[in-house]
Amino acid sequence: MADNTYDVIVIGGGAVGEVLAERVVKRGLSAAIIEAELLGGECSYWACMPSKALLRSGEALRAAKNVEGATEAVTGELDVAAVLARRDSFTNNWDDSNQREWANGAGITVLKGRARLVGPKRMVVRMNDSGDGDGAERTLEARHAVAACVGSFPRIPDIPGLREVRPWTSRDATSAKEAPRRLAVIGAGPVGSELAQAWNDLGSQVTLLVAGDRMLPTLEPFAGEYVAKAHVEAGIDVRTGVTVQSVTRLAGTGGGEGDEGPISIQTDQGEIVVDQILAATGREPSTGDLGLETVGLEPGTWLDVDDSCRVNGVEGGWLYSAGDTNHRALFTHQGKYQARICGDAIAARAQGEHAAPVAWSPYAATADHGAVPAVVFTDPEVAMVGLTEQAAIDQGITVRVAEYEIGNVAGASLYADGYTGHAKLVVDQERLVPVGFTAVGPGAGDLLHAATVAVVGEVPLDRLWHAVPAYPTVSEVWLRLLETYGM
Ligand SMILES: Cc1cc2nc3c(=O)[nH]c(=O)nc-3n(C[C@H](O)[C@H](O)[C@H](O)COP(=O)(O)OP(=O)(O)OC[C@H]3O[C@@H](n4cnc5c(N)ncnc54)[C@H](O)[C@@H]3O)c2cc1C
Ligand SMILES: NC(=O)c1ccc[n+]([C@@H]2O[C@H](COP(=O)([O-])OP(=O)(O)OC[C@H]3O[C@@H](n4cnc5c(N)ncnc54)[C@H](O)[C@@H]3O)[C@@H](O)[C@H]2O)c1
Repeated sequence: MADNTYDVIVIGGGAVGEVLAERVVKRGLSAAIIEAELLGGECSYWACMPSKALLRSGEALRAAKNVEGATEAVTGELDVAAVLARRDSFTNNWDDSNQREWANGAGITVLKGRARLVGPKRMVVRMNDSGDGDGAERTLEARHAVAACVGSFPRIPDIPGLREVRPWTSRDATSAKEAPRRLAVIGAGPVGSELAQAWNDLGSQVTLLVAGDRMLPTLEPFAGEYVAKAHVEAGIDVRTGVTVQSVTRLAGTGGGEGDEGPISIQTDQGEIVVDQILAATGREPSTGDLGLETVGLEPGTWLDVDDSCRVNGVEGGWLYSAGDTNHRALFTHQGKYQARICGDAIAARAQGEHAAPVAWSPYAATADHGAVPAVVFTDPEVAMVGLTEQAAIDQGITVRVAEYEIGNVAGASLYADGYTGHAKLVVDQERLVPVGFTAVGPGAGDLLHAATVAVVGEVPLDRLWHAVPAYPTVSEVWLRLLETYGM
């Protein structure tokens, strides 16, 4: 008879759920992952990996074109079919057998099906009809903890007519087999900014519709300005301050089934006619059908957790949530960090320890609060960690900032002819430690970890002064920022 009881049951086998299960198994507990679709989740198949694969070839081509001597060797255009084939190899053609092998080797039981809580530590799993599932229902029980790592799904705004034209979401835009001739992207957060660039590189005529006055509105203002300028130079039609009012499908040519006409988008700045729309307008929690009401929580909400990722307001404290579902920081690396912390807290508590989520202890995801690193993989890249200047001011911190044009650093001028980029350091003037860093420029993502170490370590500026960047690297921007600050 199948085993229906595990120490820990993880609902959702995305990157985050996988790490959490691995962590508790390494600490001697038994664990099962319940996954409704592909083990590996959004990041592996419809988000980080395919989107970065779609972006990388165009970026590499531009990088070569920006170095005299190499540019002369670039004689062709991007090979779109080869880019798409490379993308397909990164998603393993949307086949998760490698991941399942990994889980097997790691001692994790994987059940393919959809789980629904039916009470404390209990759930019913409707097994998938295909693959290893049989469509039957199984009731499972956890001895110690359940971790809801069910992720999020794309939000489609309530614009009249939008749903009816079946817009692309990030899933379609990362898995499409060909470039639409004309593509409108609604929303200029990370998804819209990156995928507008990818499909422009792959041959679509892209119009990016930005609701506010700039792209990437939650980042330092210069970040969105640099990316918008590069997008426009690359041929993207970037429209700011635009409101999409309605969407309608125009008549096709009458060529039979599948012959859909183009799409008309009505905006307050006039009509735009395209062949496809990408709704890149944020995420919603995948908790609508998770049985949350059976444990006293409201379905369809983000799960509110403490720093050990234990869900607040659940009697007995057996429910945890890491990754997108808790809405603390919607990034794979940050979700996996939460999973390591959460897994350790679950294992310690199962062994009778209190495992209090004291700041910066193994049981608290403290970095979520003011030290989240992120890279937007546009060209130029945007890399940031910690607080923007405005966010620091809003938190009552007395700030002073230092800014520098990265192109003036010797290493940057060697990296690319005419390197254009900008960096900003946000300093807490009372404690004299960095609380935020943002850089925009080619390859800026690889400047980031030094900044993350400085922010997490709360490294005092007078000690940072002794961290000498090697010459001639782009990292010399650190020295220039400290000099600009007045050291
Ligand atoms: C286009 C795009 C690009 C991105 N690029 C990056 C990037 O470059 N870097 C980065 O750090 N982040 C990136 N992100 C964000 C990143 O993808 C997410 O933060 C990450 O995937 C969240 O992982 P997760 O495990 O929490 O959720 P998910 O990956 O969504 O996994 C949740 C899993 O739960 C399963 N599930 C849901 N409900 C149930 C249920 N009831 N029963 C069983 N299984 C269930 C789902 O099938 C899914 O597999 C990107 C996002 C998008 C959309
Ligand atoms: N490189 C990365 O790390 C990476 C890449 C992609 C996504 N992500 C993560 O995935 C999550 C989702 O990204 P996202 O870009 O979809 O969400 P987002 O919430 O960051 O951005 C969505 C944007 O759409 C705009 N918007 C919403 N409704 C609109 C409308 N009707 N018209 C015009 N604009 C509208 C919003 O103002 C917002 O700026 C983010 O939290 C992000 O951190 C990370």
